[in-house]
Amino acid sequence: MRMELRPDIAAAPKVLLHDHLDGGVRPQTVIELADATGYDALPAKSEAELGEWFRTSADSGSLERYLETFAHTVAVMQTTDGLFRIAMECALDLAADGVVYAESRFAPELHLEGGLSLEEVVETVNAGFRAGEVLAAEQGKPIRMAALLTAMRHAAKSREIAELAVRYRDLGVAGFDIAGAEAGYPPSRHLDAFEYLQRENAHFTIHAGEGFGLPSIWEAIQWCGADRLGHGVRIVDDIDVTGERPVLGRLAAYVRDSRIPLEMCPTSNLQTGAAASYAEHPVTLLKDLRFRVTINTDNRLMSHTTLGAEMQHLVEEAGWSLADLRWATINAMKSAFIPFDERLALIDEVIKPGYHALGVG
Ligand SMILES: O=c1[nH]cnc2c1ncn2[C@H]1C[C@H](O)[C@@H](CO)O1
Ligand SMILES: [Zn+2]
Repeated sequence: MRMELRPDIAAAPKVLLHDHLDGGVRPQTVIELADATGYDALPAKSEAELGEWFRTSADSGSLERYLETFAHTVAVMQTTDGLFRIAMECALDLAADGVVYAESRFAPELHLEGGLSLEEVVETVNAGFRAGEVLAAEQGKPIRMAALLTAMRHAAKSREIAELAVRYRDLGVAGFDIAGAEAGYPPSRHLDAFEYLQRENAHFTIHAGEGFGLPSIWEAIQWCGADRLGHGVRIVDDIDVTGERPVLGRLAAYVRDSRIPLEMCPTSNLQTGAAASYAEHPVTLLKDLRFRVTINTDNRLMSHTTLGAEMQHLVEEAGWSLADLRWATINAMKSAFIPFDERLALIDEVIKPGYHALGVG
């Protein structure tokens, strides 16, 4: 059972910047698509067992082992039927959680085994998002979905995927990302892709400071020019908390001064060992120090979570208030990769009124 949400947290308008499409598939959908496509390597047969298998297998304390579980979702995301359905259900599930704007990321290069082209993968996922938006609006839960294209950091396709993201920039793709195991694969390996994106005035985020520490964050920002940090949680290694007041090192100060958004994913970090508990998760120190913190789900299937649940953990276990959630939500909307005027409209017309109705702001 997913966490029972407080009515105010459930109703709060939410913004999600870091959510993997292949990490948020419904277990029942994995089972049905595996049946339909003849994929016979699923580790469990029932919805409940499979959901539990993902959660416990991802609970390994290591990013590398966490990532192994994706083989079973990616396996059923090789056809247009599978990709369309999963993208549509993603929009519906997020809308049901109160998310009003989401950037959903996926790696097109992982979805070519059934013969689809990179373009077909992107267009199918986008079509699924559009269908999900229509259904969600009909259900009184409007949501705007944007796609981020991810390149895998151990592979050599980043330049090609960056070019794909630029080609689809006005067709539903808002930006670019790199993901995968961090140790041994520094972001500077993909400098070519990032320099290309910068020349094209395109936006990108980089998974950094999750499975590896400060050097990865430093490279992502100072070599690669990342607009945002995927996780970035280990920036706390550059904050000295032993004295009376926290003291920021040069890199932490740069991240805070430059208002670089941190895409924090608390439950995911507990599973991969990047943090010990919700109460001790660095997100609260970083909030108190006014870093540009955002709250995210990362992989709803593997972490058995929702954005509402991530927020509620912080409220119940780390002393966050509803006003803090409003602040993080506005931070997230300000940090989105869609145009400024569209971000502002969502802040002024949806997020602020939504919180106002809850008696906050
Ligand atoms: O938290 C993560 N860190 C690094 N890589 C990740 C994380 N969550 C998912 N991925 C990988 C596995 C997926 O197959 C890929 C594209 O979504 O991104
Ligand atoms: Zn991630």
